[in-house]
Amino acid sequence: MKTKLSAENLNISFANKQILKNVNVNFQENEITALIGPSGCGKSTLLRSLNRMHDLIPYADIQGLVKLEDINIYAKSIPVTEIRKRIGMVFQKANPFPKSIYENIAYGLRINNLPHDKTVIEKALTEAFLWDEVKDDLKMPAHRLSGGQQQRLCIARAVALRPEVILMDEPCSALDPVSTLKIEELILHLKQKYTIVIVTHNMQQAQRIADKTFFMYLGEVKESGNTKDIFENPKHEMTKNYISGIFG
Ligand SMILES: Nc1ncnc2c1ncn2[C@@H]1O[C@H](COP(=O)(O)OP(=O)(O)OP(=O)(O)O)[C@@H](O)[C@H]1O
Repeated sequence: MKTKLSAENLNISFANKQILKNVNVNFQENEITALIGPSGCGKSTLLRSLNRMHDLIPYADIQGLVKLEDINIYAKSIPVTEIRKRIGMVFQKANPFPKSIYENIAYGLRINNLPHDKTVIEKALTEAFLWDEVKDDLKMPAHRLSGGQQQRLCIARAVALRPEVILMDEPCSALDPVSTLKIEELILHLKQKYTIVIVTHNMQQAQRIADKTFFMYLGEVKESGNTKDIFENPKHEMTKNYISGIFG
């Protein structure tokens, strides 16, 4: 097993309020890692720090290291665009561009100087389990797709850039159970090629798809390990209480 992405002694404050406290985590290649924990514990802050999403927040203070293999992603010499190409992100609410289905994929490829012919577009849509549903409507505005299809389009847009890591911030929270299961099936398929980190509030989802689960509380990673162990045999009382719904 190989560590693809890691955070070392990561401390993040927003306007002097400490949000992440000395976080040390490793994300293994071709695994799905779920970040769980009560609202406000810092899951999204950790996820977003993994591809420098806080760069434009003037009052954010980030100390420590985030490494993609052996590269410090915060090194001044590395353009953020390069990092975002290698570490893609999918958000809670599907956010397709106000463009056609085709252009949603082609646009990112074009601005990154990558080939963007129909074969490449088809490959990305196929990889995101969407091609069969949209192949006859590629010129249709993306916003006419269902919520689940829009989220798969956003995943297609991310994979089109051939990232190594995909970060997902509650990608199913706005979806119905059927669309959710389809995205979960897709995420399981994608882990063959990518390293995936997913924030989820859905304990069943973490158990269905994640190899590893990290439980966070008040800005710290309190417990981490194989998903099965975390759910069946948590070491900490707090983890046990959280996963059994005693607090959240
Ligand atoms: N851009 C920001 N500016 C200031 N404070 C922020 C910012 N982003 C997050 N925070 C604060 O950081 C803390 C952790 O938020 P975060 O969104 O990381 O938690 P979370 O565990 O993902 O929560 P949830 O499950 O509710 O989405 C919260 O107190 C939040 O208000």
